[in-house]
Amino acid sequence: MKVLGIVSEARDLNQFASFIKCIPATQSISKHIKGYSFGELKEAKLVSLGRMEVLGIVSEARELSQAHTAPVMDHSPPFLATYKSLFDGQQAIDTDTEVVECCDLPLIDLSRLNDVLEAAQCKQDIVTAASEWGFFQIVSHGIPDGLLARLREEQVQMFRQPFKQKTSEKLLDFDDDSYRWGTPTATSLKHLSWSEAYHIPLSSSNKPATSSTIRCVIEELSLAMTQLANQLVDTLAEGLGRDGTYMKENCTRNMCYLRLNRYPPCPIPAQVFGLVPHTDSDFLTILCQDEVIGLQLKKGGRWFTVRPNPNTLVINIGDLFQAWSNGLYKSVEHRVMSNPHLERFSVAYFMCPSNETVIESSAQPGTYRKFSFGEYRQQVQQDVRRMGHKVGLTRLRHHFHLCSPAPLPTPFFFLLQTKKSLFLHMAASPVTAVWNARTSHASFYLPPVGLQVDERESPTVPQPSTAAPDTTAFYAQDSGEEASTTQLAADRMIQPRDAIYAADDVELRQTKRAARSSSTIPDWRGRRCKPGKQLPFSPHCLQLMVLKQQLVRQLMEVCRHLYRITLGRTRLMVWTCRLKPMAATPRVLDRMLGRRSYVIASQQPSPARSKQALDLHGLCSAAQVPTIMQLTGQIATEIGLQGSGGRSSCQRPVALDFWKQSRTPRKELSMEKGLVRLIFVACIYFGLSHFKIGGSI
Ligand SMILES: O=C(O)CCC(=O)C(=O)O
Ligand SMILES: [Fe+2]
Repeated sequence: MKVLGIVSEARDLNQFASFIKCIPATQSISKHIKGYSFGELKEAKLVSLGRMEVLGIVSEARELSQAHTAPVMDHSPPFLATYKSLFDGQQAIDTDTEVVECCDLPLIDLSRLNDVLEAAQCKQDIVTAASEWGFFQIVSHGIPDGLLARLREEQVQMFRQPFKQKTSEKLLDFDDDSYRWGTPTATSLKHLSWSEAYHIPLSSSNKPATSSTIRCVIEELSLAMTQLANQLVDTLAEGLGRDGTYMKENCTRNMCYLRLNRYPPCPIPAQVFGLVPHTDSDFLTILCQDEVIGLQLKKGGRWFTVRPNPNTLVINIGDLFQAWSNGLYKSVEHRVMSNPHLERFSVAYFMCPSNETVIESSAQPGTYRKFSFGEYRQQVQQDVRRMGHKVGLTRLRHHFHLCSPAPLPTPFFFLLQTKKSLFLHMAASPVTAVWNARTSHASFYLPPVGLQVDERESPTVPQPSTAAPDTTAFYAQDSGEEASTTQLAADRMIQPRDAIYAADDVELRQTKRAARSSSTIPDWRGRRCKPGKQLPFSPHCLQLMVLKQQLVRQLMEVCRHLYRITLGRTRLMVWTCRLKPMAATPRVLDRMLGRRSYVIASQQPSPARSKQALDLHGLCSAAQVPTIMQLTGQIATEIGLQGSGGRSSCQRPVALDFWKQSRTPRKELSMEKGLVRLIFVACIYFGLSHFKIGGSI
């Protein structure tokens, strides 16, 4: 039996059965549910149906039963009458051509945090979900089901009051304007939210208690939510190598908000959203939604419908956390679709700081400038008034291309393959990149794949270039989304000619096959040459093929972050010394980099070397050394390396036996190890939150 694919709030078959009983036997429902008579529906109870199907029918049944039994009460806001002018000549919101898939959010069981063996992994899962999705769902969250159910009951009752009463009467002694509906600023249908809400500042929840149930429930819930939010914030801050105290101190319970949402059935769902696409302007949101489908989020440029999971709470990262984490945690755009048949309820708890709280990125220079919450809030309100929508964090981005010309050239990222290895480099030119690879290793090593580069062409030591940057290259979109190769190329975060050419296995195999079957292949100048002949070095050779799309994505993510910090005119060079004669001795580095680049990890801690490395560590702020050491040590342990790093009290340099790995026969270097190295670099980067990084070649 095919049903409409709508999930209702009916929790089980018993509830379903009671709905069915509500429908008078004479009622024909065929005009409501395509092709099914009431008789058939009744039988549906008896046949074994998938739960979704049953719930689908119930949804309809419930509406019918409500329509039939409840006196007509005008509790829904007069959307059609009020926004009438917006409907004339309006197109459907352009979502109907989109294929929106359903997704399950990463599910995290918070009880694992109390298990010694599981806690670290659980924290990591939270950090990963916040970085990759910006959304996740939690179970064992400590908020009693009964409390949530009581709140839902009260919420339904509040919204069931006649519309006039909702607009004219103050809700208990909460703020006057706590009731909202529609979108007062809407100038087009796509700005209109087909929903109503009570927006309740929790500062008012601890006013002299009344005996009202709703006040008691809100009071109780807000305490539990605050506790939960603090727990999550601690974990997320820890993931950034920071401490959650700042956030907890600034986001006290009375700064936070509770929002009770109701999405009434909407007769024109193709033309209007339940809640327009937005990001939340807070640090963190805890959402309790019912079983009616509607919430959607944007991931990788596509919208996904979040499958409701009645036993979980949904957590999403807000703008402030994205800024504070310098873009590591994503404040993801989301929206609620309106539903022609069903009403939907949700409750959101917004973790907000006081207006005076200053939000500063965890990395300096950060992607976003320093701002206060009050300032941000005002800007958002102003944008909504003027443009009908929020601009959000993009306003706070450093747009360096608008600043005075940079004295340094635009940095490039290179995936460079020598005969021996493949490296990710950031350098001023391909020549520099090759030179880096030959002398010391910037960044990290990847398993070699794709084209070969002839190293015979020996580049000279490059001089710092004074050329003005290509300003377009500084353009970076604040999508907060997963980076894709094309997106990055489109954003010009990487110059097209230096973009990494991503190919999946199939494409690579085809290229190789074509090369084998042809007697000649074109070199980078387009001249034919024998396959197997090493191609002369060229910028084209840098467009290497990388086997796994996934690897590329990770790589891009790292590039993106590396790129971001270059926006502040400083460059990050993550060096690991090889200590080969001409390579990374401090003297050579100084000469080469003009003391603008620092060694942050070195090789074995032989006494001489550790002295050297200590000196180099001395270039960063002393306070940062333990953090860096701790981070690199953690990673070292993860990779399974024996290093002396990781002891924060240790005054010795981080000693990752990093190069031992790259000397292992190439075949043994798995993709995973490549990934671990990527993560290694990313971690070093994130760990360097206050580290003044500099240097360019
Ligand atoms: O109702 C929902 O599922 C989402 C609500 C929401 O995004 C909000 O209130 O900011
Ligand atoms: Fe939201």
